[in-house]
Amino acid sequence: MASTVLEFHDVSVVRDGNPILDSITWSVGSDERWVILGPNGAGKTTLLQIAAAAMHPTKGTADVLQEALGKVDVFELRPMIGFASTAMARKIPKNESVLDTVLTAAYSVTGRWNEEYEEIDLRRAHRVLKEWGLEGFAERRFGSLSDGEQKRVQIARSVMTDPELLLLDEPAASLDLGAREELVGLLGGYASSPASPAIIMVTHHVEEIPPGFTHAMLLAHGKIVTAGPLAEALTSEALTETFGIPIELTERDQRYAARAAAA
Ligand SMILES: Nc1ncnc2c1ncn2[C@@H]1O[C@H](COP(=O)(O)OP(=O)(O)OP(=O)(O)O)[C@@H](O)[C@H]1O
Repeated sequence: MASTVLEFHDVSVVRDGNPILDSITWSVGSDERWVILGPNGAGKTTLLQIAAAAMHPTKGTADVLQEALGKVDVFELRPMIGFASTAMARKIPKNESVLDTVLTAAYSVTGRWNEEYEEIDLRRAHRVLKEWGLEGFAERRFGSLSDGEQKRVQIARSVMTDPELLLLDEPAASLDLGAREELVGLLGGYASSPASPAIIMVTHHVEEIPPGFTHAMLLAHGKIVTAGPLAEALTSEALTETFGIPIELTERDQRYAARAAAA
């Protein structure tokens, strides 16, 4: 049965006297896959940081995996959360092998030192690499991979610990069309599996929303414009309000496209 993985009540984050997030009330179920869209500076990454138990709200309450931030030991919580972001990728040593890049997630480190890996972790790492289209890459150096391959390694690393919540911050940013489509296809397969964890993905482009995603939040100036099931929340009207220009949204076979509406 589905449980609640995130429960935010009236969450605000204030920096230098300015609200970066402003009274966010939001709930995410274990069987939901959310996309978060909004202009630059809307607060999307800040929202993910709270979901990752990496930041506390200035005001309001945030429960992550049914534990209240501020009352729980975040070091116990974080291994249950997978987080793939460019900031995380920067910490991966360029000369690390792809296998070690994924394996080290099981020990919450980046960069192999002297850990003795268990056979079970090795088997899981190889399975995860295969799932993300990376078989044959295990011995390659992370820094020698293309952008698209590196993005897939980051996601493989973030699911290595079998998390209950998977957070993806712009996983398709900077990818060429072929690499983007490959990633969207893999994410779509993953999102559609009932065995997968709850997923929250931040993106700038509706074209990057994988099939199988169920919910959307549109965020502007730290506030929710709309949030709910994809078909209700992701509309031309809501995108127009969020981005402040007339936008026309189209959908075909669970894939979306958006452009400025004709005057
Ligand atoms: N530590 C901080 N101190 C002051 N302002 C901050 C701090 N962290 C973030 N901000 C500001 O908060 C706002 C929201 O930032 P955030 O990175 O969450 O937005 P975003 O929606 O992810 O943006 P982008 O799409 O550009 O990545 C931005 O205006 C940013 O400059």
